[in-house]
Amino acid sequence: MIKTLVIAPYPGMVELMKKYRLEQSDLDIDIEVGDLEKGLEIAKRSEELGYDVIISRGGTASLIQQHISIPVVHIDVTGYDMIRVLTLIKGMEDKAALVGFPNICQGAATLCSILDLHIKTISINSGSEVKEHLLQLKSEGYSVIIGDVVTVQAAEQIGMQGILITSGKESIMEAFEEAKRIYALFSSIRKESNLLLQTLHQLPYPIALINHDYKIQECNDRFKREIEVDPLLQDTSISGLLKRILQEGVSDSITTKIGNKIITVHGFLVGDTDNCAVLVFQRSHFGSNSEEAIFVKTNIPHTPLVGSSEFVQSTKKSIHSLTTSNRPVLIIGEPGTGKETLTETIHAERYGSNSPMVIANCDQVTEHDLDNLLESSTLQETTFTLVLKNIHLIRPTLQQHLLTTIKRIPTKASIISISEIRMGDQIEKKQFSHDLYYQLAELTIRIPPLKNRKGDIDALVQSFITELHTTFGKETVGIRSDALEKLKTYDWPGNINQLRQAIGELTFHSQGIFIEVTEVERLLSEYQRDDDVKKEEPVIPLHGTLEDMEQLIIQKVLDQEGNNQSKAAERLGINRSTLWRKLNK
Ligand SMILES: Nc1ncnc2c1ncn2[C@@H]1O[C@H](COP(=O)(O)OP(=O)(O)OP(=O)(O)O)[C@@H](O)[C@H]1O
Repeated sequence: MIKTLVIAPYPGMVELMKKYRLEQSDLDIDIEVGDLEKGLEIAKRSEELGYDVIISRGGTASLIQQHISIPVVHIDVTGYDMIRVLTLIKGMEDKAALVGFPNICQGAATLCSILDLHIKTISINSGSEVKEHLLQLKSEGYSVIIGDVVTVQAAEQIGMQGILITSGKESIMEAFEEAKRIYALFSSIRKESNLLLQTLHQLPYPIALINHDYKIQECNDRFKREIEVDPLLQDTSISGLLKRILQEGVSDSITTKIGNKIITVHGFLVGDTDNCAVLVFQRSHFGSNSEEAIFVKTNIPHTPLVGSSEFVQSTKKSIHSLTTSNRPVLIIGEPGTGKETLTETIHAERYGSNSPMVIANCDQVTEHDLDNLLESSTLQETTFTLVLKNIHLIRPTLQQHLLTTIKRIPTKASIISISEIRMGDQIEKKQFSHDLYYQLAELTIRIPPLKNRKGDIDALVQSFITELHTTFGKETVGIRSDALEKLKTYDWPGNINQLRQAIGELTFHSQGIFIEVTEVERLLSEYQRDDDVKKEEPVIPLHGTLEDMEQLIIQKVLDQEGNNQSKAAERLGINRSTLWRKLNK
Protein backbone atom coordinates (compact mmCIF):
# COMPACT_ATOMS: atom_id res chain seq x y z
CA MET A 1 0.00 0.00 0.00
CA ILE A 2 1.23 3.47 -0.88
CA LYS A 3 0.95 5.66 2.18
CA THR A 4 -0.68 8.81 0.80
CA LEU A 5 -1.53 12.11 2.44
CA VAL A 6 -4.00 14.50 0.83
CA ILE A 7 -3.59 18.08 1.96
CA ALA A 8 -6.84 19.65 0.88
CA PRO A 9 -6.67 23.42 0.47
CA TYR A 10 -10.41 23.81 1.26
CA PRO A 11 -12.76 21.74 3.47
CA GLY A 12 -15.14 20.85 0.65
CA MET A 13 -12.50 18.68 -1.00
CA VAL A 14 -12.33 16.40 2.05
CA GLU A 15 -15.78 14.93 1.52
CA LEU A 16 -15.12 14.21 -2.12
CA MET A 17 -11.79 12.59 -1.26
CA LYS A 18 -13.36 10.41 1.41
CA LYS A 19 -15.94 9.23 -1.12
CA TYR A 20 -13.46 8.24 -3.81
CA ARG A 21 -10.63 6.89 -1.65
CA LEU A 22 -12.74 3.81 -0.99
CA GLU A 23 -12.23 2.82 -4.63
CA GLN A 24 -8.41 2.92 -4.25
CA SER A 25 -7.04 -0.45 -3.25
CA ASP A 26 -3.37 0.50 -3.77
CA LEU A 27 -3.48 3.74 -1.84
CA ASP A 28 -3.74 4.11 1.93
CA ILE A 29 -5.11 7.67 2.02
CA ASP A 30 -5.23 10.10 4.97
CA ILE A 31 -6.77 13.53 4.49
CA GLU A 32 -6.03 16.83 6.22
CA VAL A 33 -7.15 20.39 5.49
CA GLY A 34 -4.57 23.15 5.21
CA ASP A 35 -3.94 26.05 2.90
CA LEU A 36 -0.43 27.41 2.08
CA GLU A 37 1.63 27.79 5.33
CA LYS A 38 -0.66 25.51 7.30
CA GLY A 39 -0.51 22.98 4.49
CA LEU A 40 3.28 23.18 4.52
CA GLU A 41 3.35 22.60 8.29
CA ILE A 42 1.29 19.43 7.85
CA ALA A 43 3.54 18.29 4.99
CA LYS A 44 6.72 18.74 7.05
CA ARG A 45 5.26 16.58 9.84
CA SER A 46 4.23 13.95 7.30
CA GLU A 47 7.85 13.48 6.20
CA GLU A 48 8.66 12.05 9.62
CA LEU A 49 5.50 9.93 9.61
CA GLY A 50 6.71 7.92 6.63
CA TYR A 51 4.27 9.01 3.91
CA ASP A 52 5.24 7.96 0.38
CA VAL A 53 3.28 10.59 -1.61
CA ILE A 54 1.49 13.87 -0.92
CA ILE A 55 -1.46 15.09 -2.98
CA SER A 56 -2.42 18.75 -2.92
CA ARG A 57 -3.56 21.58 -5.18
CA GLY A 58 -2.47 24.96 -6.61
CA GLY A 59 -0.21 27.28 -4.58
CA THR A 60 -0.25 24.92 -1.56
CA ALA A 61 1.10 22.04 -3.67
CA SER A 62 3.81 24.26 -5.17
CA LEU A 63 4.87 25.56 -1.74
CA ILE A 64 5.06 22.04 -0.27
CA GLN A 65 7.09 20.79 -3.21
CA GLN A 66 9.79 23.41 -2.58
CA HIS A 67 10.36 22.33 1.00
CA ILE A 68 10.10 18.56 1.32
CA SER A 69 11.65 15.54 -0.36
CA ILE A 70 8.50 13.35 -0.65
CA PRO A 71 7.02 13.47 -4.18
CA VAL A 72 4.05 15.89 -4.45
CA VAL A 73 1.18 15.23 -6.89
CA HIS A 74 -0.72 18.30 -8.08
CA ILE A 75 -4.51 18.09 -8.46
CA ASP A 76 -4.90 19.82 -11.80
CA VAL A 77 -7.79 22.13 -12.58
CA THR A 78 -9.45 20.32 -15.48
CA GLY A 79 -11.81 21.54 -18.17
CA TYR A 80 -14.64 19.83 -16.25
CA ASP A 81 -13.88 21.94 -13.16
CA MET A 82 -13.92 25.10 -15.27
CA ILE A 83 -17.20 24.23 -17.01
CA ARG A 84 -18.73 23.49 -13.61
CA VAL A 85 -17.80 26.90 -12.16
CA LEU A 86 -18.67 28.84 -15.32
CA THR A 87 -22.08 27.16 -15.44
CA LEU A 88 -22.56 28.14 -11.80
CA ILE A 89 -22.21 31.85 -12.52
CA LYS A 90 -23.96 31.80 -15.90
CA GLY A 91 -27.22 33.26 -14.67
CA MET A 92 -25.59 35.95 -12.49
CA GLU A 93 -26.27 39.56 -13.31
CA ASP A 94 -23.13 40.94 -11.62
CA LYS A 95 -19.89 41.60 -13.49
CA ALA A 96 -17.54 38.63 -12.91
CA ALA A 97 -13.79 38.24 -13.40
CA LEU A 98 -11.47 35.25 -13.10
CA VAL A 99 -8.09 35.80 -11.39
CA GLY A 100 -5.63 32.97 -11.40
CA PHE A 101 -2.34 31.43 -12.48
CA PRO A 102 -1.76 31.04 -16.27
CA ASN A 103 -2.67 27.32 -16.29
CA ILE A 104 -6.20 28.21 -15.18
CA CYS A 105 -6.59 31.49 -17.07
CA GLN A 106 -5.65 30.23 -20.52
CA GLY A 107 -8.18 27.41 -20.45
CA ALA A 108 -10.80 29.66 -18.89
CA ALA A 109 -10.44 32.33 -21.60
CA THR A 110 -10.95 29.69 -24.34
CA LEU A 111 -13.98 28.22 -22.59
CA CYS A 112 -15.54 31.67 -22.04
CA SER A 113 -15.29 32.47 -25.72
CA ILE A 114 -16.79 29.05 -26.70
CA LEU A 115 -19.63 29.50 -24.21
CA ASP A 116 -20.01 33.19 -25.17
CA LEU A 117 -19.51 34.34 -21.58
CA HIS A 118 -18.29 37.84 -20.82
CA ILE A 119 -15.85 37.07 -18.04
CA LYS A 120 -12.66 39.02 -17.72
CA THR A 121 -9.62 36.81 -17.06
CA ILE A 122 -6.52 38.14 -15.30
CA SER A 123 -3.40 36.06 -15.20
CA ILE A 124 -1.10 36.36 -12.19
CA ASN A 125 2.31 34.90 -11.46
CA SER A 126 2.35 35.16 -7.66
CA GLY A 127 -0.15 35.35 -4.83
CA SER A 128 1.11 38.83 -3.87
CA GLU A 129 -0.32 40.31 -7.09
CA VAL A 130 -3.89 39.28 -6.21
CA LYS A 131 -4.93 42.14 -3.93
CA GLU A 132 -3.92 44.93 -6.32
CA HIS A 133 -5.83 43.33 -9.22
CA LEU A 134 -8.91 42.84 -7.09
CA LEU A 135 -8.97 46.48 -5.98
CA GLN A 136 -8.66 47.57 -9.61
CA LEU A 137 -11.48 45.22 -10.64
CA LYS A 138 -13.65 46.51 -7.81
CA SER A 139 -13.09 50.09 -8.95
CA GLU A 140 -14.16 48.99 -12.45
CA GLY A 141 -17.45 47.67 -11.07
CA TYR A 142 -16.73 43.94 -10.82
CA SER A 143 -18.25 42.27 -7.78
CA VAL A 144 -17.80 38.52 -8.42
CA ILE A 145 -14.34 36.93 -8.42
CA ILE A 146 -13.66 33.37 -9.56
CA GLY A 147 -10.41 31.77 -8.46
CA ASP A 148 -8.61 29.44 -6.09
CA VAL A 149 -8.56 29.60 -2.30
CA VAL A 150 -6.15 32.56 -2.04
CA THR A 151 -8.07 34.66 -4.59
CA VAL A 152 -11.43 33.88 -3.08
CA GLN A 153 -10.26 34.72 0.47
CA ALA A 154 -8.74 38.03 -0.73
CA ALA A 155 -11.95 38.92 -2.61
CA GLU A 156 -14.09 38.27 0.44
CA GLN A 157 -11.79 40.45 2.56
CA ILE A 158 -12.50 43.49 0.38
CA GLY A 159 -16.24 42.85 0.14
CA MET A 160 -16.45 41.05 -3.21
CA GLN A 161 -18.15 37.70 -3.79
CA GLY A 162 -15.62 34.91 -4.21
CA ILE A 163 -16.43 31.76 -6.12
CA LEU A 164 -13.99 28.90 -5.67
CA ILE A 165 -12.99 26.68 -8.58
CA THR A 166 -13.47 23.31 -6.91
CA SER A 167 -12.00 20.03 -8.03
CA GLY A 168 -14.37 17.42 -9.29
CA LYS A 169 -14.27 13.64 -9.43
CA GLU A 170 -12.21 13.57 -12.66
CA SER A 171 -9.41 15.73 -11.22
CA ILE A 172 -9.29 13.71 -8.04
CA MET A 173 -9.25 10.33 -9.79
CA GLU A 174 -6.51 11.61 -12.11
CA ALA A 175 -4.47 12.72 -9.06
CA PHE A 176 -4.80 9.24 -7.52
CA GLU A 177 -3.56 7.64 -10.75
CA GLU A 178 -0.68 10.13 -10.90
CA ALA A 179 0.23 9.29 -7.28
CA LYS A 180 0.61 5.62 -8.23
CA ARG A 181 2.73 6.46 -11.30
CA ILE A 182 4.98 8.85 -9.38
CA TYR A 183 5.37 6.40 -6.50
CA ALA A 184 6.46 3.63 -8.90
CA LEU A 185 8.95 5.96 -10.57
CA PHE A 186 10.35 7.27 -7.25
CA SER A 187 10.63 3.76 -5.82
CA SER A 188 12.81 2.58 -8.68
CA ILE A 189 14.96 5.73 -8.55
CA ARG A 190 15.24 5.48 -4.76
CA LYS A 191 16.15 1.82 -4.98
CA GLU A 192 18.89 2.63 -7.47
CA SER A 193 20.24 5.57 -5.51
CA ASN A 194 20.08 3.59 -2.25
CA LEU A 195 22.19 0.91 -3.88
CA LEU A 196 24.69 3.50 -5.08
CA LEU A 197 24.72 5.15 -1.66
CA GLN A 198 25.32 1.83 0.06
CA THR A 199 28.13 1.10 -2.40
CA LEU A 200 29.67 4.48 -1.57
CA HIS A 201 29.57 3.71 2.15
CA GLN A 202 30.85 0.16 1.75
CA LEU A 203 33.84 1.07 -0.44
CA PRO A 204 37.10 0.49 1.42
CA TYR A 205 38.28 4.04 0.67
CA PRO A 206 37.29 7.43 2.05
CA ILE A 207 35.42 9.34 -0.68
CA ALA A 208 34.21 12.96 -0.76
CA LEU A 209 32.40 15.16 -3.26
CA ILE A 210 33.66 18.76 -3.16
CA ASN A 211 31.60 21.53 -4.73
CA HIS A 212 32.67 24.76 -6.47
CA ASP A 213 32.84 26.61 -3.12
CA TYR A 214 35.46 24.03 -2.04
CA LYS A 215 32.99 22.66 0.55
CA ILE A 216 32.23 18.99 1.17
CA GLN A 217 28.85 18.26 -0.41
CA GLU A 218 28.71 14.51 0.27
CA CYS A 219 31.06 11.97 1.77
CA ASN A 220 31.02 8.36 2.89
CA ASP A 221 31.26 7.10 6.47
CA ARG A 222 34.87 6.06 6.01
CA PHE A 223 35.80 9.61 5.03
CA LYS A 224 34.11 10.93 8.19
CA ARG A 225 36.03 8.42 10.30
CA GLU A 226 39.47 8.66 8.72
CA ILE A 227 40.03 12.10 7.20
CA GLU A 228 40.46 15.31 9.14
CA VAL A 229 38.71 17.96 7.08
CA ASP A 230 40.61 21.10 8.15
CA PRO A 231 44.15 19.91 7.34
CA LEU A 232 42.77 18.41 4.13
CA LEU A 233 41.32 21.66 2.79
CA GLN A 234 44.37 23.65 3.93
CA ASP A 235 46.82 21.37 2.12
CA THR A 236 48.22 23.29 -0.84
CA SER A 237 48.60 20.24 -3.08
CA ILE A 238 44.94 19.28 -2.42
CA SER A 239 43.75 22.80 -3.24
CA GLY A 240 45.86 22.71 -6.42
CA LEU A 241 44.31 19.36 -7.36
CA LEU A 242 40.77 20.68 -6.72
CA LYS A 243 41.49 23.76 -8.83
CA ARG A 244 42.68 21.60 -11.75
CA ILE A 245 39.59 19.40 -11.49
CA LEU A 246 36.94 22.08 -10.96
CA GLN A 247 38.35 24.76 -13.26
CA GLU A 248 40.03 22.76 -15.99
CA GLY A 249 37.99 19.55 -15.74
CA VAL A 250 41.11 17.33 -15.67
CA SER A 251 41.43 14.05 -13.74
CA ASP A 252 44.58 13.83 -11.66
CA SER A 253 46.25 12.11 -8.69
CA ILE A 254 48.61 13.44 -6.05
CA THR A 255 50.37 11.95 -3.05
CA THR A 256 50.60 14.11 0.01
CA LYS A 257 50.92 14.05 3.76
CA ILE A 258 47.66 14.78 5.56
CA GLY A 259 48.10 14.94 9.33
CA ASN A 260 50.65 12.18 9.90
CA LYS A 261 49.48 9.94 7.05
CA ILE A 262 50.81 9.61 3.51
CA ILE A 263 47.83 9.52 1.20
CA THR A 264 47.35 9.32 -2.54
CA VAL A 265 44.31 11.27 -3.67
CA HIS A 266 42.67 10.47 -7.01
CA GLY A 267 40.33 13.19 -8.26
CA PHE A 268 37.89 13.59 -11.14
CA LEU A 269 34.90 15.68 -12.16
CA VAL A 270 31.24 14.59 -12.04
CA GLY A 271 28.03 16.37 -13.05
CA ASP A 272 27.06 18.67 -15.92
CA THR A 273 26.25 22.07 -14.48
CA ASP A 274 26.50 21.91 -10.66
CA ASN A 275 29.55 19.72 -11.03
CA CYS A 276 31.63 18.44 -8.14
CA ALA A 277 35.14 17.08 -7.72
CA VAL A 278 35.19 13.51 -6.46
CA LEU A 279 38.20 12.71 -4.27
CA VAL A 280 39.13 9.10 -3.50
CA PHE A 281 41.73 8.62 -0.77
CA GLN A 282 44.20 5.73 -0.69
CA ARG A 283 46.43 5.30 2.30
CA SER A 284 50.02 4.37 1.55
CA HIS A 285 51.62 1.23 3.01
CA PHE A 286 54.54 3.41 3.86
CA GLY A 287 54.84 6.13 6.47
CA SER A 288 56.75 9.40 6.39
CA ASN A 289 59.28 8.51 9.05
CA SER A 290 62.81 8.55 7.61
CA GLU A 291 63.87 5.90 10.16
CA GLU A 292 61.73 3.31 8.36
CA ALA A 293 63.20 1.03 5.68
CA ILE A 294 60.90 2.52 3.04
CA PHE A 295 59.13 5.84 3.51
CA VAL A 296 57.40 8.44 1.37
CA LYS A 297 58.48 12.05 1.21
CA THR A 298 56.10 14.70 -0.15
CA ASN A 299 56.44 18.43 -0.94
CA ILE A 300 59.97 17.94 -2.19
CA PRO A 301 62.26 20.98 -1.92
CA HIS A 302 63.53 22.23 -5.26
CA THR A 303 66.94 23.60 -4.25
CA PRO A 304 68.82 25.31 -7.07
CA LEU A 305 72.37 24.07 -7.59
CA VAL A 306 74.65 26.92 -6.67
CA GLY A 307 78.28 27.43 -7.44
CA SER A 308 80.67 28.28 -10.24
CA SER A 309 82.67 25.02 -10.32
CA GLU A 310 82.80 23.04 -13.51
CA PHE A 311 80.88 20.27 -11.75
CA VAL A 312 77.95 22.54 -10.86
CA GLN A 313 77.84 24.15 -14.29
CA SER A 314 77.90 20.86 -16.22
CA THR A 315 75.41 19.19 -13.81
CA LYS A 316 72.97 22.06 -14.27
CA LYS A 317 73.04 21.41 -18.02
CA SER A 318 72.60 17.65 -17.69
CA ILE A 319 69.70 18.01 -15.20
CA HIS A 320 67.86 19.96 -17.83
CA SER A 321 68.22 17.14 -20.34
CA LEU A 322 67.20 14.60 -17.65
CA THR A 323 63.73 16.13 -17.37
CA THR A 324 62.75 14.62 -20.69
CA SER A 325 63.59 11.05 -19.69
CA ASN A 326 62.92 8.56 -16.91
CA ARG A 327 66.37 6.99 -17.18
CA PRO A 328 67.85 5.62 -13.95
CA VAL A 329 70.52 7.79 -12.38
CA LEU A 330 73.26 6.79 -9.96
CA ILE A 331 74.66 9.57 -7.78
CA ILE A 332 78.00 8.91 -6.10
CA GLY A 333 79.58 11.18 -3.53
CA GLU A 334 81.14 11.32 -0.08
CA PRO A 335 78.87 12.04 2.89
CA GLY A 336 77.50 15.57 2.88
CA THR A 337 78.38 16.40 -0.74
CA GLY A 338 74.73 17.09 -1.62
CA LYS A 339 73.60 13.73 -3.05
CA GLU A 340 70.14 13.92 -1.55
CA THR A 341 69.73 17.57 -2.50
CA LEU A 342 70.67 16.75 -6.10
CA THR A 343 68.24 13.80 -6.07
CA GLU A 344 65.44 16.13 -4.97
CA THR A 345 66.35 18.67 -7.62
CA ILE A 346 66.28 16.06 -10.40
CA HIS A 347 62.94 14.74 -9.09
CA ALA A 348 61.39 18.21 -8.86
CA GLU A 349 62.62 19.11 -12.36
CA ARG A 350 61.22 15.85 -13.76
CA TYR A 351 57.89 15.56 -11.99
CA GLY A 352 57.37 18.73 -9.91
CA SER A 353 57.61 19.17 -6.14
CA ASN A 354 54.10 17.81 -5.57
CA SER A 355 54.99 14.32 -6.76
CA PRO A 356 56.20 12.04 -3.99
CA MET A 357 59.60 10.43 -3.55
CA VAL A 358 59.62 6.88 -2.21
CA ILE A 359 62.86 6.44 -0.33
CA ALA A 360 64.28 2.99 0.38
CA ASN A 361 67.10 2.79 2.94
CA CYS A 362 68.97 -0.05 1.25
CA ASP A 363 70.94 -0.96 4.36
CA GLN A 364 67.64 -1.81 6.09
CA VAL A 365 65.22 -3.06 3.40
CA THR A 366 64.01 -6.63 3.43
CA GLU A 367 62.50 -8.81 0.72
CA HIS A 368 59.09 -8.18 2.26
CA ASP A 369 59.56 -4.37 1.97
CA LEU A 370 60.37 -4.72 -1.72
CA ASP A 371 57.25 -6.86 -2.29
CA ASN A 372 55.14 -4.28 -0.48
CA LEU A 373 56.53 -1.63 -2.78
CA LEU A 374 55.15 -3.38 -5.84
CA GLU A 375 51.82 -4.18 -4.22
CA SER A 376 51.25 -0.66 -2.97
CA SER A 377 48.21 0.43 -4.99
CA THR A 378 48.90 4.03 -4.00
CA LEU A 379 51.98 4.01 -6.16
CA GLN A 380 50.43 2.38 -9.22
CA GLU A 381 48.68 5.56 -10.35
CA THR A 382 51.24 8.08 -9.18
CA THR A 383 54.31 9.52 -10.82
CA PHE A 384 57.13 9.14 -8.33
CA THR A 385 60.87 8.70 -7.93
CA LEU A 386 62.13 5.62 -6.15
CA VAL A 387 65.29 6.65 -4.30
CA LEU A 388 67.61 3.77 -3.43
CA LYS A 389 69.65 5.34 -0.64
CA ASN A 390 72.96 3.73 0.33
CA ILE A 391 72.70 1.28 -2.56
CA HIS A 392 76.32 0.23 -1.87
CA LEU A 393 75.16 -1.23 1.46
CA ILE A 394 72.43 -3.53 0.11
CA ARG A 395 72.89 -7.14 1.21
CA PRO A 396 74.21 -9.35 -1.64
CA THR A 397 71.36 -11.84 -1.03
CA LEU A 398 68.80 -9.12 -1.77
CA GLN A 399 70.33 -7.79 -4.97
CA GLN A 400 68.61 -10.23 -7.33
CA HIS A 401 65.27 -9.52 -5.69
CA LEU A 402 65.82 -5.77 -6.06
CA LEU A 403 66.65 -6.26 -9.74
CA THR A 404 63.39 -8.18 -10.30
CA THR A 405 61.47 -5.56 -8.33
CA ILE A 406 62.73 -2.56 -10.26
CA LYS A 407 62.00 -4.24 -13.58
CA ARG A 408 58.33 -4.41 -12.50
CA ILE A 409 58.06 -0.83 -11.26
CA PRO A 410 55.41 1.22 -13.17
CA THR A 411 56.72 3.13 -16.15
CA LYS A 412 55.59 6.42 -14.65
CA ALA A 413 58.27 6.05 -11.97
CA SER A 414 61.98 6.56 -12.21
CA ILE A 415 64.87 5.41 -10.05
CA ILE A 416 67.70 7.41 -8.52
CA SER A 417 70.29 5.44 -6.57
CA ILE A 418 72.66 7.01 -4.08
CA SER A 419 76.04 5.60 -3.12
CA GLU A 420 78.89 6.92 -0.99
CA ILE A 421 81.48 4.90 -2.90
CA ARG A 422 82.31 3.97 -6.48
CA MET A 423 81.30 0.36 -6.66
CA GLY A 424 83.90 -0.88 -9.17
CA ASP A 425 85.76 -2.87 -6.50
CA GLN A 426 82.61 -4.50 -5.17
CA ILE A 427 81.55 -5.51 -8.69
CA GLU A 428 84.98 -6.93 -9.42
CA LYS A 429 84.88 -9.00 -6.22
CA LYS A 430 81.32 -10.08 -7.17
CA GLN A 431 79.98 -8.49 -4.01
CA PHE A 432 77.70 -6.28 -6.03
CA SER A 433 75.64 -7.64 -8.91
CA HIS A 434 76.95 -6.53 -12.28
CA ASP A 435 73.43 -6.67 -13.77
CA LEU A 436 71.92 -4.60 -10.97
CA TYR A 437 74.66 -1.99 -11.29
CA TYR A 438 74.13 -1.51 -15.02
CA GLN A 439 70.37 -1.39 -14.54
CA LEU A 440 70.74 1.42 -11.99
CA ALA A 441 73.67 3.34 -13.43
CA GLU A 442 72.41 4.25 -16.89
CA LEU A 443 73.51 7.77 -16.05
CA THR A 444 76.11 8.36 -13.36
CA ILE A 445 76.75 11.65 -11.61
CA ARG A 446 79.90 11.73 -9.47
CA ILE A 447 79.80 14.61 -7.00
CA PRO A 448 83.35 15.70 -6.16
CA PRO A 449 84.18 16.41 -2.52
CA LEU A 450 84.03 20.08 -1.60
CA LYS A 451 87.83 20.28 -1.33
CA ASN A 452 87.97 19.68 -5.11
CA ARG A 453 85.44 22.38 -5.98
CA LYS A 454 86.24 25.23 -3.67
CA GLY A 455 84.91 27.60 -6.32
CA ASP A 456 81.41 26.73 -5.03
CA ILE A 457 82.14 27.91 -1.49
CA ASP A 458 81.31 31.60 -2.22
CA ALA A 459 77.83 30.81 -3.53
CA LEU A 460 77.10 28.15 -0.90
CA VAL A 461 78.12 30.46 1.97
CA GLN A 462 75.98 33.29 0.61
CA SER A 463 73.00 30.96 0.24
CA PHE A 464 73.39 29.67 3.83
CA ILE A 465 73.69 33.22 5.24
CA THR A 466 70.55 34.28 3.36
CA GLU A 467 68.68 31.22 4.60
CA LEU A 468 69.73 31.79 8.23
CA HIS A 469 68.87 35.49 7.97
CA THR A 470 65.33 34.82 6.73
CA THR A 471 64.61 31.67 8.74
CA PHE A 472 66.14 32.60 12.09
CA GLY A 473 66.14 36.39 11.79
CA LYS A 474 69.95 36.60 12.27
CA GLU A 475 71.43 40.05 11.77
CA THR A 476 74.44 38.75 9.86
CA VAL A 477 74.01 39.48 6.17
CA GLY A 478 77.47 38.82 4.76
CA ILE A 479 81.04 37.65 5.20
CA ARG A 480 84.26 39.67 4.85
CA SER A 481 86.23 38.66 1.75
CA ASP A 482 89.32 37.69 3.78
CA ALA A 483 87.10 35.50 5.98
CA LEU A 484 85.68 33.83 2.87
CA GLU A 485 89.18 33.20 1.53
CA LYS A 486 90.11 31.69 4.89
CA LEU A 487 87.19 29.24 4.58
CA LYS A 488 88.67 28.07 1.29
CA THR A 489 91.93 27.08 2.96
CA TYR A 490 90.21 24.25 4.84
CA ASP A 491 89.48 20.88 3.21
CA TRP A 492 85.96 20.31 4.61
CA PRO A 493 86.02 16.55 5.21
CA GLY A 494 82.31 16.73 6.07
CA ASN A 495 81.73 18.56 2.76
CA ILE A 496 78.73 20.91 2.24
CA ASN A 497 77.06 19.57 5.35
CA GLN A 498 79.99 20.69 7.46
CA LEU A 499 80.24 24.05 5.67
CA ARG A 500 76.55 24.64 6.38
CA GLN A 501 77.05 23.81 10.03
CA ALA A 502 80.07 26.13 10.20
CA ILE A 503 78.12 29.08 8.76
CA GLY A 504 75.34 28.34 11.23
CA GLU A 505 77.82 28.47 14.12
CA LEU A 506 79.56 31.60 12.80
CA THR A 507 76.32 33.55 12.38
CA PHE A 508 75.06 32.35 15.74
CA HIS A 509 78.14 33.71 17.56
CA SER A 510 78.74 36.71 15.28
CA GLN A 511 78.09 40.09 16.91
CA GLY A 512 78.12 42.14 13.72
CA ILE A 513 76.63 42.43 10.27
CA PHE A 514 79.60 40.59 8.68
CA ILE A 515 81.38 37.40 9.64
CA GLU A 516 84.99 38.42 10.43
CA VAL A 517 88.20 36.56 9.55
CA THR A 518 89.14 36.18 13.22
CA GLU A 519 85.89 34.32 13.88
CA VAL A 520 86.57 31.98 10.95
CA GLU A 521 90.16 31.38 12.10
CA ARG A 522 88.96 30.45 15.61
CA LEU A 523 86.42 27.95 14.26
CA LEU A 524 88.77 26.40 11.70
CA SER A 525 91.48 25.84 14.31
CA GLU A 526 88.89 23.91 16.37
CA TYR A 527 87.98 21.86 13.31
CA GLN A 528 91.66 21.20 12.61
CA ARG A 529 92.23 20.03 16.20
CA ASP A 530 89.28 17.61 15.89
CA ASP A 531 90.62 16.32 12.57
CA ASP A 532 94.05 15.66 14.11
CA VAL A 533 92.48 13.70 16.97
CA LYS A 534 90.46 11.64 14.48
CA LYS A 535 93.59 10.83 12.49
CA GLU A 536 95.10 9.32 15.62
CA GLU A 537 92.03 7.15 16.23
CA PRO A 538 91.93 3.82 14.42
CA VAL A 539 89.15 3.83 11.90
CA ILE A 540 87.04 0.72 11.82
CA PRO A 541 85.23 0.77 8.50
CA LEU A 542 81.69 -0.49 8.67
CA HIS A 543 81.09 -0.85 4.94
CA GLY A 544 81.34 -4.11 3.04
CA THR A 545 81.71 -7.63 4.41
CA LEU A 546 83.50 -8.82 7.53
CA GLU A 547 86.29 -9.99 5.25
CA ASP A 548 86.62 -6.48 3.74
CA MET A 549 86.83 -4.95 7.20
CA GLU A 550 89.48 -7.49 8.25
CA GLN A 551 91.58 -6.65 5.21
CA LEU A 552 91.41 -2.92 5.95
CA ILE A 553 92.38 -3.42 9.61
CA ILE A 554 95.36 -5.61 8.65
CA GLN A 555 96.46 -2.98 6.09
CA LYS A 556 96.20 -0.18 8.66
CA VAL A 557 98.26 -2.07 11.26
CA LEU A 558 100.84 -2.93 8.58
CA ASP A 559 101.08 0.76 7.61
CA GLN A 560 101.57 1.79 11.23
CA GLU A 561 104.27 -0.90 11.69
CA GLY A 562 106.19 0.22 8.56
CA ASN A 563 105.14 -2.93 6.65
CA ASN A 564 106.84 -5.16 9.22
CA GLN A 565 104.74 -8.36 9.10
CA SER A 566 106.13 -9.88 12.32
CA LYS A 567 105.26 -6.78 14.36
CA ALA A 568 101.85 -6.53 12.68
CA ALA A 569 101.11 -10.24 13.37
CA GLU A 570 102.11 -9.80 16.98
CA ARG A 571 99.82 -6.77 17.41
CA LEU A 572 96.95 -8.58 15.75
CA GLY A 573 97.44 -11.66 17.96
CA ILE A 574 97.96 -14.08 15.06
CA ASN A 575 101.03 -15.88 13.81
CA ARG A 576 102.96 -14.75 10.71
CA SER A 577 101.76 -17.57 8.45
CA THR A 578 98.08 -16.78 9.26
CA LEU A 579 98.78 -13.13 8.45
CA TRP A 580 100.47 -14.13 5.19
CA ARG A 581 97.46 -16.35 4.28
CA LYS A 582 95.01 -13.56 5.02
CA LEU A 583 97.03 -11.11 2.92
CA ASN A 584 97.16 -13.45 -0.06
CA LYS A 585 93.51 -14.51 -0.20
N1 LIG B 1 73.18 23.12 -3.98
C1 LIG B 1 73.02 23.30 -2.68
N2 LIG B 1 72.64 24.51 -2.23
C2 LIG B 1 72.49 24.72 -0.91
N3 LIG B 1 72.66 23.78 0.01
C3 LIG B 1 73.03 22.57 -0.38
C4 LIG B 1 73.23 22.25 -1.76
N4 LIG B 1 73.58 20.96 -1.84
C5 LIG B 1 73.61 20.49 -0.58
N5 LIG B 1 73.25 21.45 0.28
C6 LIG B 1 73.16 21.32 1.73
O1 LIG B 1 74.21 20.51 2.20
C7 LIG B 1 73.76 19.59 3.18
C8 LIG B 1 74.10 18.19 2.75
O2 LIG B 1 73.36 17.89 1.59
P1 LIG B 1 72.73 16.47 1.34
O3 LIG B 1 72.02 15.97 2.55
O4 LIG B 1 72.00 16.56 0.07
O5 LIG B 1 74.06 15.63 1.15
P2 LIG B 1 74.23 14.05 1.11
O6 LIG B 1 75.42 13.83 0.27
O7 LIG B 1 72.96 13.41 0.73
O8 LIG B 1 74.55 13.78 2.63
P3 LIG B 1 74.57 12.36 3.39
O9 LIG B 1 75.55 11.51 2.66
O10 LIG B 1 75.05 12.76 4.74
O11 LIG B 1 73.19 11.85 3.36
C9 LIG B 1 72.28 19.81 3.33
O12 LIG B 1 72.08 20.58 4.47
C10 LIG B 1 71.88 20.58 2.09
O13 LIG B 1 70.85 21.46 2.38
